[in-house]
Amino acid sequence: MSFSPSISLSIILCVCERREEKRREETDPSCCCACERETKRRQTYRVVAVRDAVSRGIAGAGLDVIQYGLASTPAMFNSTITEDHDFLCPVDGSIMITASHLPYNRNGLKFFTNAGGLGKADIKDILERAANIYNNFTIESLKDAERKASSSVKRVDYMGVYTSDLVAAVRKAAGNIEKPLEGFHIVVDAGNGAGGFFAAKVLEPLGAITTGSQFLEPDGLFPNHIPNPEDKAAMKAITQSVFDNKADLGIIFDTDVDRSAAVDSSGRELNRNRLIALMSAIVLEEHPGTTIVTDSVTSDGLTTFIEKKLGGKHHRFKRGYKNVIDEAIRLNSVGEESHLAIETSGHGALKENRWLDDGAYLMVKLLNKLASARASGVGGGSKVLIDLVDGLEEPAVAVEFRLKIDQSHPDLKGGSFRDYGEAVLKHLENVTDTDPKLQKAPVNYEGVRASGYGGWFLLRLSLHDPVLPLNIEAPSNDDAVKLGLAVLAAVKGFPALDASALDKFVRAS
Ligand SMILES: O=P(O)(O)OC[C@H]1O[C@H](O)[C@H](O)[C@@H](O)[C@@H]1O
Repeated sequence: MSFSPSISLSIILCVCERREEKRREETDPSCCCACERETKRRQTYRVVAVRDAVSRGIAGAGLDVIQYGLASTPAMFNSTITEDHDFLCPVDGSIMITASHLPYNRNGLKFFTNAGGLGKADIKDILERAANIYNNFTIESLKDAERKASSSVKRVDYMGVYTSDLVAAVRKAAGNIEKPLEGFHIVVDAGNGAGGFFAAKVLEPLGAITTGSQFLEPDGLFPNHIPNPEDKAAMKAITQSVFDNKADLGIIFDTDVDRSAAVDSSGRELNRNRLIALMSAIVLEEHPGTTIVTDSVTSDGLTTFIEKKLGGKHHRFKRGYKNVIDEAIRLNSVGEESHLAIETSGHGALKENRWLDDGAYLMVKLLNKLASARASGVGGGSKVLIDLVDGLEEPAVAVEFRLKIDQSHPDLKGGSFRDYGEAVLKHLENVTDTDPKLQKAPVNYEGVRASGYGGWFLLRLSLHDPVLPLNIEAPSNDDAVKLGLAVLAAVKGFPALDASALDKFVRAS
């Protein structure tokens, strides 16, 4: 029997999170229903065209292609490690077609092998090879690829396998009870992304009531809210649904389900620092003393909570889910035990889940807690979760400003926005060193973080954009303004940096 490596493919119609505003600007404000339908038709056409082109390319190279249809990004990685020959798993590689947080007309490919998602070096290699193939491309090679694709492409419902694994994990945690969530009312908000499966395929088989779940149908135009657990409108929507349905818990996903957050029955949001605190509490119960790796934007209160209340170690690293995951893996390799890498964005990965950042798996860990509490006779719905974050100090004020660098400004003097951003940061660092009211964070992996006026600020370069995000947390608005003024004074000599939002904030007070 001949063997050919197999690649699975999945598509998400479109994703756009932070850049949603830009997309809206690009869309004609007088757009009618017919325009919307046309936009949707084109968007669907685009992803299907990309999927078919990728399938042809892979089949043309002599590999088997399996199409999964709509799936989540973490499920795609999972298909490289799942042992299920009926579903043609494990596959040798998988490709997610998604626009991630970019506008819907900017779909891209995410590549996975059983070692995880490919990083920059591998992607560069793929692009160079692709350019080479493109240069030697002929009509005959296209016809050959089309012929091979038409005979080799298979379709598999992999999401069925993936969701049954999630269901099995919760049942196991509850002592192999078939319906450990019986009687719980849990609403899901998929924000019209790909996470709608969680209600019918995970929660309902576990016995939960899911009525009132919303925006489960994929729609790349996101007609209700941006699927993003950091977005205020998104959190408001799931909170409202929890109230309207008198639910025990609300669960919200980002578009491709690698991020998530929750809301308890009293409307308390379990996202950002609170979700990290909750996950840390769960993980530190299982692995006392372990190191929790987080992104740079996490609060000082979180460090105190992890270290003083939970007895763990908080390693505040850089922004970026791949950065925190890779750092946790590195710590383990040098003998420092770490079981959780998590970002305020809602990306979170556990060692026990092969460091896969899976929003659905994070929520499974919360469900395990609910189910095992119920199994051991503890009532009170989602209170068991809120009790776990008891003692987390939270700032009265937490704000974020995204200060844009105008790349065409003459002050860049032909240099890159990164060089310009670094120059701003260097100057802020120097100013901070000479300000007796500010203390630079002794250990810091990106940007400039300083404490003062009872709070802190962090100015850093965005991972992707010509932007310097500024986070400020403080015990009062006055203190936040003082921190804001310190930053504003330092950046005012950089005319290509648009600090107007920060300026407005300090003036308003
Ligand atoms: O640096 P920023 O612009 O705030 O963006 C940072 C974020 O970029 C993407 O969305 C990544 O998926 C996140 O892991 C990361 O946190």
